[in-house]
Amino acid sequence: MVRQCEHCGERRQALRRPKTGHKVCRECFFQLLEDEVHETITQNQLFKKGERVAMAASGGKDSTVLAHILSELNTRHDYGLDLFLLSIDEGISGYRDDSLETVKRNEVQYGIPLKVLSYKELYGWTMDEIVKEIGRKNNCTFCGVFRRQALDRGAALMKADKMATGHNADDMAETILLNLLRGDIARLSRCTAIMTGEEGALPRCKPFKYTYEKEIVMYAYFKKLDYFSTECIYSPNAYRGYARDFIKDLEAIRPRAIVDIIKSGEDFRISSTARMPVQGVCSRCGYISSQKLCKACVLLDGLNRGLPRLGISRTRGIKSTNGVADIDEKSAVAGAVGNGFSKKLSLEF
Ligand SMILES: Nc1ncnc2c1ncn2[C@@H]1O[C@H](COP(=O)(O)OP(=O)(O)OP(=O)(O)O)[C@@H](O)[C@H]1O
Repeated sequence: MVRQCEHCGERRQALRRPKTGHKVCRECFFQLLEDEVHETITQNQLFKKGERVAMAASGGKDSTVLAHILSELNTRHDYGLDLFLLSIDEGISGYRDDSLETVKRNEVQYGIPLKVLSYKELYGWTMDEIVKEIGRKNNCTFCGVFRRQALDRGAALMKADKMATGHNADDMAETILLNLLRGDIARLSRCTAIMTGEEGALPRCKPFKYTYEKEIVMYAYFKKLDYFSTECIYSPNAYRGYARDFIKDLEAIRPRAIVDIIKSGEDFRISSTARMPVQGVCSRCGYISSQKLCKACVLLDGLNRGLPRLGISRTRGIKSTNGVADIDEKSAVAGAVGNGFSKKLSLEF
């Protein structure tokens, strides 16, 4: 017996929505998902008319679907946004070079301009070179810290007003859990924000905050979107991996678990006695930091001095709120002399 879509009651069911369990046809699935993202955008006032928005594009499923849906909604609901794609080339051969080819095709398919910026041009190092120094265990720390800053710098270069990333509901639930497990109260208190950095030069937003990863994958699959689906060739962040697996197990038993973790994170009240870091700026590069030097400068300094573990290991007896040891600034600057890093930063900012 042919079963009808539970939403329109006309077309035949094609799938069961992982988030709600509703059995719907493809067309209704596309419409429902797009409407939910539109609702997230409007209810949270993520964009203002006329804004220039950088869509952080890795070529993976999340950012490819984001680019697709955001450009559709921009036209459909007349958001009036000036959209462009921004990609960071971390320098991982056999992975990012292939996924960047996907983003280059997306540029043509969606008719949205693309800007690519590399770690090599920004920091003087590719991830392949960094992994040779640090090995496979801690390389994700370098990659994550450098990417965050690289995206900000790319968006600033392109005169963007805002950045949108493809972080989804699963990513957010994972992050909440991780911060809880690490006792990182400062991050726990801000990680559920749908928009961050509003006080700084470039706000970032997450239009997929409530969108389930499984639904993003289904959307990309049924729409036949061109995306790159291989995992990074370097070892994934093991601790996050455990949180990820745990969330997936919970979701299998009770799909609402993901939104409920997000809700719990949002409603968390942080005790007024908890020590919170004071946001300032890095004394070397000017990037936001709660330490004298930002984490990227500390990590880069370690690399350039042949001490790649410098920014990773906590220094005994020195308190740090972001996991970076508060190293002596003079020695850090001395170590950076000759690599052109400071000069480059002052030119680009
Ligand atoms: N190299 C990159 N260049 C530009 N944006 C990136 C890059 N890597 C990640 N991002 C942005 O950060 C978001 C989260 O990245 P993450 O590494 O968690 O990948 P993901 O969840 O697999 O997302 P995706 O499927 O888009 O790759 C991405 O959706 C994208 O918006």
